[in-house]
Amino acid sequence: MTGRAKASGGPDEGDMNDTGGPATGAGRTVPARDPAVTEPAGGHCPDGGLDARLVVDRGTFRLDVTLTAAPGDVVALLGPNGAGKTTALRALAGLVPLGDGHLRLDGTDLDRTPPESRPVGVVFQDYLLFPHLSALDNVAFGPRCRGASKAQARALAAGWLDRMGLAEHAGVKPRRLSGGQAQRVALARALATHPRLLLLDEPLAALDARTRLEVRAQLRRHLAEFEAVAVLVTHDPLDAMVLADRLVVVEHGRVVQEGAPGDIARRPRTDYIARLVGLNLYRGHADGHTVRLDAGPAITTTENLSGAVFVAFPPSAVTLYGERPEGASARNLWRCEVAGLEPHGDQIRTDLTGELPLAADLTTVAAAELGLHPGAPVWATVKATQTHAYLA
Ligand SMILES: Nc1ncnc2c1ncn2[C@@H]1O[C@H](COP(=O)(O)OP(=O)(O)OP(=O)(O)O)[C@@H](O)[C@H]1O
Repeated sequence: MTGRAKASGGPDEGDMNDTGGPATGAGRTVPARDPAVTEPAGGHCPDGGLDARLVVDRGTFRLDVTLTAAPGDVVALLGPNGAGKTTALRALAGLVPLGDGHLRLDGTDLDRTPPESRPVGVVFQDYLLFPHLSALDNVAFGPRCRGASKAQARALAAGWLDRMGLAEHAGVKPRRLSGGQAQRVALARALATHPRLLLLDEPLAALDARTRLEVRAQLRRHLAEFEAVAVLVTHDPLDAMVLADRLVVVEHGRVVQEGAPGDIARRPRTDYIARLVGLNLYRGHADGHTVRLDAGPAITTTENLSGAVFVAFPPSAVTLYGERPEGASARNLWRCEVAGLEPHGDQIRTDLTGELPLAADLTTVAAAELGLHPGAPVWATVKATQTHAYLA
């Protein structure tokens, strides 16, 4: 059986691993910078958990990512298309060799351990269940490969399906399962081998929005119970924030920021992350309450800082005027032009160019009253109290 690869999957797909599944391939961003760690990277445990530096060369692309996690940690690798997330996952699974670096799990070097002998479970993006096997036999497959008798493997599988709330679907073939059920069977299949490292590649991407909500909540529960290391790859910030204890953001093959989801959402350090969490983000130089931007005007902030900083504020903090507001001081008041408008929830997200490029959210009524249209001149203001400055 050949695993269906992601679009980025290369010709080096294996055929089968004993994690219970076929092996597979598994805007505007600022240039990669040195890794910025918003809090000490959790989980560096020489004897327990994951300790990896993954260096992989693929043509002109180089992945060089350090990942550490303690048992029980759920780490999300988050990043734009082509950042190297899947390559990192495949390197962890042993499906692509390391060019350099190391990979230790619970103190054991896995560099030279073939994929089928690694204590690693993988849940692939489209689950890759064996179509001719029942849900039960899909889950029993891994334990069977590891030497369990048919009866033992089936008993174990039945237990896992029960935990996943799928006992009554044990005899059903994958094509008769819903997307959410198939996801849980794939998870059960990966967990049935008691992996010390669980890898999930875009675990919710194959689901429709409604199913996704439910499955996300279930997956969160199962991950919370999982006592070893879980690494999931996603480009959905919500999945990452809900499922992971720690985010590792990868851009251009490098870690650009890592930390707790809340910290990253409050203090993004790249344009990509700022967009993900919906903030306007600028770099500049602070002198007291004034931040002179590297490219653009000054922003007045409440923080009193000095040196290189980031300044962030949400689009909802921006107020727009058709005319220069009377009596307004020059602080945080910029002359802009509407570049684009699009619905954003129950608001209108307005992209502005001009003195300061920014995104502003306003109600449909306000947008209509201002007669906003591409090319319309506007004045934008933000209160200092609505901005957040932090050291770069
Ligand atoms: N088999 C391959 N051979 C050569 N280059 C590859 C191969 N697979 C991936 N790449 C390149 O490696 C880089 C990283 O790809 P990768 O699939 O790891 O990124 P990703 O972050 O998972 O992206 P996406 O979110 O689109 O899946 C890309 O530039 C890609 O073109």
